[in-house]
Amino acid sequence: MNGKLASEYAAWKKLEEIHASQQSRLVLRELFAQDPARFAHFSTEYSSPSGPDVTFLLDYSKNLVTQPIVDTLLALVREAHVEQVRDNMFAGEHINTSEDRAVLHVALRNFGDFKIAEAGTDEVPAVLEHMKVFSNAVRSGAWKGYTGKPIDTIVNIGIGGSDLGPVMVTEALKHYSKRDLTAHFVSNIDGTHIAETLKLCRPESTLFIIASKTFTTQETITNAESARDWFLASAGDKAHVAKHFVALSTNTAAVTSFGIAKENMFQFWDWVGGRYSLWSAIGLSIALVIGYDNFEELLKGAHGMDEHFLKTPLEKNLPVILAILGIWYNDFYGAQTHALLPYDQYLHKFADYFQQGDMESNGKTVTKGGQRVNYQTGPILWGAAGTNGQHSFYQLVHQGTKLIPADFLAPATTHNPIAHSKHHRILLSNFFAQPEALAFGKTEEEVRKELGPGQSEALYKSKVFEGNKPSNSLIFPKLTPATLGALIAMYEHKIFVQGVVWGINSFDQMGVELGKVLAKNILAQLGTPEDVKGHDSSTTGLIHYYQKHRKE
Ligand SMILES: O=P(O)(O)OC[C@H]1O[C@@H](O)[C@H](O)[C@@H](O)[C@@H]1O
Repeated sequence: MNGKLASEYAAWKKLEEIHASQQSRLVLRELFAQDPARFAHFSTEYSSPSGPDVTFLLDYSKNLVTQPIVDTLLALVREAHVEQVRDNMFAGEHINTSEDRAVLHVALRNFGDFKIAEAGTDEVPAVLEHMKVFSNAVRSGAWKGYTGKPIDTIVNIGIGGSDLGPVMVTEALKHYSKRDLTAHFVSNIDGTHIAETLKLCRPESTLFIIASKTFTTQETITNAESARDWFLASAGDKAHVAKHFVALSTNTAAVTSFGIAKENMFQFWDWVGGRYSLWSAIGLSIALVIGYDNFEELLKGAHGMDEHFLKTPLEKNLPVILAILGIWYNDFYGAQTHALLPYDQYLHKFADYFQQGDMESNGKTVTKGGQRVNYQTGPILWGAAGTNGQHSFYQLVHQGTKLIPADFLAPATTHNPIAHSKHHRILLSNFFAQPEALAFGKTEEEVRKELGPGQSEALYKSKVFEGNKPSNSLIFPKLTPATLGALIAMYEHKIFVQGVVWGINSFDQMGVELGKVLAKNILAQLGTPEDVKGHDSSTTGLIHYYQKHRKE
């Protein structure tokens, strides 16, 4: 917005000074001991300003911050004009400057009255209606396949944003799913993915949803063509494709030339970024699996968070709070990664989803003004559902040499209270225990007291937990569609805030292009060793090895 590097802001320089002077002195044990009201000071409850009731608690007291640090981080947000850029985004300004596009996932769930000046935003209700009518028809059995049978299986063929959102949400909201409709998701170009999926399908009762914003993505189009070949091998007549293939895309010409009827195309617009598209027609598989009404609840939950983000003062603004804490560790503590750790099996794809959401958005080295940054931008995002992670990588989080800030998420109530909620109580005891262990650790003194005298020095040392590892805890009553919508939107806006502070364009993805171009060139050279030209010796050697050992 102002063409500055983040490191040029006065607040940034102040944070550097604070960090240099206070880093070793910020000890969570002491911070909690000094301030009995620390939890009250550094936690906030969200309550949806509109739409379905969504509430949750964000506790960020177990972070290496004091009020002056939080204030300075908020000053950084102000200095970077985050509020202005946010308002510009909501108004439809073309903040995706490299592609000259608006960024309007908020328009896809605008159940309020955001005034947005961008072509196509007025068409959103009609597309939602199309999705509603179609998903109701398929779910009720009114939509019939070519032999007159209802659809019992859907296969979403898409990749990246045209896959990860639908996969994550249909898993997260499985509790709401229609049990006699099986959903599969095919993304990888590896023929194994489509081949193994098709083994589970019957042509007469399977619906293929070809999900691609551009409708040119090599993986998706190749998989879609193979699915069509498989289907036609049974169905014979090309006219039957209309009953079994629909498309979700912005590219009408490519969809119709693939053979999908225009009325079976669900439209969206160039102002919907792939990784922000689950709210658009790309969410059709979600509507099919959980029903349109639940899909709309998801959207409304997200809209409530949009309103919160737009109207809440920065001090209480959840995406802003999460963003500044991330910046603090990423840029001043040198943390390389951020972990998302949901204690909810339904959210087992949450981190996978935000790998694209965060890393494709903020994995940039050049500012919007074309300057190379001299600070860290987006973190490596990773994670897994609890408690599984505890039995694999948590060792490193607790006792390794790296600082790994983490978000812990959990529902207070489970959808599956089996054994009188015994499982859930155990799950939540871990959800509470892990952040506590990370923050407060175990001192050598405590270890010696516990083990008693006579043990080796090495053993005493190996059982010490240094602690002081930061985390956020987020607890919500139950994982409903609206709650999930709000959580996703919250993280979307967190990514946005960080991108604005870093001065980068969070809405293009130039970094995925080079590999695509090189692969296209190589694909044309895979015939014989003589065809392999213009590569380094490593790439040439690898291709030659493949040519020698492949068997068709
Ligand atoms: O939906 P499309 O056009 O097939 O694109 C799929 C994915 O393609 C990738 O190349 C992009 O990096 C992603 O952002 C995108 O989601």
